[in-house]
Amino acid sequence: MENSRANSQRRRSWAPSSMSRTLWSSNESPTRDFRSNDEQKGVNVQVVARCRPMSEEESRGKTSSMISCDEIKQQVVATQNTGSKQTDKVFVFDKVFGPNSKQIEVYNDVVAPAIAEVLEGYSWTIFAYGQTGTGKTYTMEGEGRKYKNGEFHENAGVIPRAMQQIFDVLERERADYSMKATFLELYNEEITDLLAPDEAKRPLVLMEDGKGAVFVRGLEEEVVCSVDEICAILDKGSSRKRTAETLVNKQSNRSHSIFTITVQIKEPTSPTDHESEMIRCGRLNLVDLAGSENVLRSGAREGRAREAGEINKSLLTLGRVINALADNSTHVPYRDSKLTRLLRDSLGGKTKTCIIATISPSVLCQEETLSTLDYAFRAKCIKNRPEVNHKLMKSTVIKDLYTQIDSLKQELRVSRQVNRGYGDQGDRHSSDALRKQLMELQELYVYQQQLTVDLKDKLLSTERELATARQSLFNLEDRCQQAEDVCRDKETVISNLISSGKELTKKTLELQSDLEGAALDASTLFAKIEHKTDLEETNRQNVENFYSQLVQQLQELDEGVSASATSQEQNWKAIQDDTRSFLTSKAKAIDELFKQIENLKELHASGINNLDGSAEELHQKSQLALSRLSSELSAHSSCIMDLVSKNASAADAINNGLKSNMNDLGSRLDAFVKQQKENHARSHHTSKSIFSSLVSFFKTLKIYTSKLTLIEEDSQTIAKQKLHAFTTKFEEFSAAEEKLLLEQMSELLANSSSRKKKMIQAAVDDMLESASSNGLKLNQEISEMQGLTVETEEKWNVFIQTTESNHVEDSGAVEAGKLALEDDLQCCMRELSELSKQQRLSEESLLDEIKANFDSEDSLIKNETAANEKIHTRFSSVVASFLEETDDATRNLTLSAEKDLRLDREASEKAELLSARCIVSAKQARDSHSGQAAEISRSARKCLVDDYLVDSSPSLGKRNMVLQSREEIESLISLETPKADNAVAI
Ligand SMILES: Nc1ncnc2c1ncn2[C@@H]1O[C@H](COP(=O)(O)OP(=O)(O)OP(=O)(O)O)[C@@H](O)[C@H]1O
Repeated sequence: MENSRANSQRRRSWAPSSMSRTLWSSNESPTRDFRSNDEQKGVNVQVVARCRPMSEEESRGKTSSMISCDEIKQQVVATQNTGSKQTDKVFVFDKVFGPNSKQIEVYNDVVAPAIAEVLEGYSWTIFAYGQTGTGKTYTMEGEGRKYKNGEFHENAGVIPRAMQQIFDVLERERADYSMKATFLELYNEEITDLLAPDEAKRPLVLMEDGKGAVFVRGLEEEVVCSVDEICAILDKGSSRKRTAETLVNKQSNRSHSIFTITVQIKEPTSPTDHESEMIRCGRLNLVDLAGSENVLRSGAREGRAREAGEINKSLLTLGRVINALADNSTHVPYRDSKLTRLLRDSLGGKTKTCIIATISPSVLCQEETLSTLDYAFRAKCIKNRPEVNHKLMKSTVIKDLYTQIDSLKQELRVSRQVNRGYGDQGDRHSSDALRKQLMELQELYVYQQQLTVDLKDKLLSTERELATARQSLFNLEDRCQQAEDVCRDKETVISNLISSGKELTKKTLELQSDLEGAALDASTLFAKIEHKTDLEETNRQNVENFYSQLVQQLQELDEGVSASATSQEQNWKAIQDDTRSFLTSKAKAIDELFKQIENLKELHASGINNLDGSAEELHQKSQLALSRLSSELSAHSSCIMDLVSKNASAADAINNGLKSNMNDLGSRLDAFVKQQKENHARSHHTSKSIFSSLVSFFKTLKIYTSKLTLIEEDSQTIAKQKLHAFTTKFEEFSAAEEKLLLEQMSELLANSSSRKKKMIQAAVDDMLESASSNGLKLNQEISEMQGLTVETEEKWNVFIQTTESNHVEDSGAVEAGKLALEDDLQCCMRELSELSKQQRLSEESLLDEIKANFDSEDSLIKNETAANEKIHTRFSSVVASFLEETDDATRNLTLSAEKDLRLDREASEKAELLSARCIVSAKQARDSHSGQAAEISRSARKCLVDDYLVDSSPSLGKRNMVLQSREEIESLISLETPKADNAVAI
């Protein structure tokens, strides 16, 4: 214990006194020969992801998880559910810690290697970034400290463990070192010292030195000698952090905090060489950021919501810095927030950096988790160029310290003098007051300068924001215009499609009606054919009737003949039989005809069936094509409607976003302008009041001076007058005395009088001398004062002139900045127009594609139409051939029927004639004699047969049949002739 105290005292013997500033950017290193490869090439920011386990509430509510961590492949898979779709997003990091990871694992894998490098003299920043309640503070500080046996609680975070490692290494190496710690908080863009006593707690100013390094003026650096001391500091600072309970975290940090450890280690050299001793200086910044939060879900209201807004604003700037660095942008908006100004060296600077992105597995935090992962993933691309900083010679450090001591001494002297000055008396009062006022003025001037710088910064950042907002506005307007154009185009395309679809439907309907007409025609044709068949039937019946009548007449004839000539009965019977056979053959022929008609009917029916089939096929095909077309049309129209609605909704969203952005920007701008106006008015007012007070002061000073001069002149004249009066009085008195004592002491008195005169002269001279010296002194003081006043006046005039010129310069710079911004804006506009051209080109290509699609659809429709036409022509040819066939058949039928009818008529006429002849011959036979009758009958029979042979042979079959019957008849006749002859003979 003693030993360690001695050590620490020894350590502190060369340690610099507590400096009033902490640098966040490493200064130029005087010795650069130990640069490693990293320093030349640059190293990427390390990014690790840590997913916390489900909280008790989440487990109770059975919230599902959307995160899976693969600690082998080092990847985080985020599953997104959008409607019925499930998509996986994979993020690969340098290291991934799942929900079951332990604090010690995170420390060993991520922080321990960094600590080793800090002890080599590097600067390291480790910061936790993530949504509120995801475990940033848990990871950085943890819960629970050390056990009595020196072991850490398993939930202890990386900060206490890192401190332990640093002290362990330094003690093990018996190094000569000194260590300092600072702990600051950034709340609502205000920096406060978490280690300063409460009474000294005030906002600290972030400043830049000439080399661009950032430091916090007045931040306390506490020298620490043990882990316990650091833990105490950590506890003290943490308890002062601004926290509040939100819906997602019981103790949510409402501010960003940065805990910094600076360690200076003396490098071992030979014991005699004190001059060239080297000192390594490593720095470790451990940053616990406030959580990004969804104001609605965190339940932040009013003040808290504003707070959350500020937090989100600074994190947004951090995100923009990360994006700009990842994109290798030339402009990185570090200056837009104090957080990014503080972390400037850690993002793209000389400090090595590790980001621990903390996420929640809950599906309820999907949006924030994806945003954190996106930012962390982008941050991987940032390159830092680390340098071993502050490797200084001991002599340089000592020199530096001496300079500091000198400046401190000087400051002390001045303050003592000032203090003492208050105790001085007399005429120094006014000059002290003047000095005090001048100092106050100086302070005021410095404060105003700072205010101007801050205002300038704000103005610049606002102008930048304005420019980006304008740019995004232009972008959005352009996109909106494009979207509207696309919508319009698509609307025309849709209307064209719909009209073409209607046309198509009309045509299809026409085709259908044509088809139906054709089917109707076919059915009428069929009906006609049936009607024809009916006609045929009636014809047949007529013929049958006629034959039956004929048979009847023949029978009657027979009867008549039988009545006159019974001998002829047999012949008549034969004739009757012949006639019957003829009739049966005729009936057979008619049957044949009917069969043919039946066949024809069947042919017609099959033709009609074929026609029906092809019509059906055609109908089905056209229906199919129609349905396909209509489905395609509906798909197209739905697609286009979707696209249109999507575009419209996107345009709406963009418009809304734009409007809200514009509103936000407008209100912010208004607020800023108002604030700036107020600031200007305030500063103007202050300057005015200072000026007026100064002028009044100078006026009173002048009055006092003139009064003093008057008083002095008055006192001089009074003194002179008094002296003169005294001299004359004395002279008179002396003369009287002289007169009185002249006689008594003539000689003695003369001597005494001369002695007295001398004495009085000397006294007068002395008085005059002192009075003139007093006057001179007074004059001198007055002239000094006047000189001082004139000097101050001149200084004040110079100050006012410089302020005015500065103001003019600033305005000029602002104007120039504005012009440059406008140039940039125009440049952006040009780029934008280029972009819009590209977009238009892509739109045109899209349109071409759509056209091509429509062309293909056109060709499809054409094909369909061609197929329809083909079918139509086929159908018409089928119909025509069918009609032709039907016409032919009908014609043939009609012809044959007409012929039959004619023949029948002729036959009936001939039969009548024959019957008449028969009757006549029968009469003749009956009247005259049988020979003649036989002859007549033979000739009649022959005539009949011949007539039948000629008339009733429309076809070969029939002819053969008739021929056969003729032969039979002839044979019959030949058989009958002898009988008849016999009969005649008889
Ligand atoms: N990896 C982890 N394992 C176990 N518990 C955890 C883990 N990470 C976080 N927690 C728990 O989650 C709660 C919230 O954690 P913490 O306060 O560290 O979040 P935070 O990100 O710092 O939030 P905020 O930004 O609001 O300050 C704590 O109760 C903590 O114990």
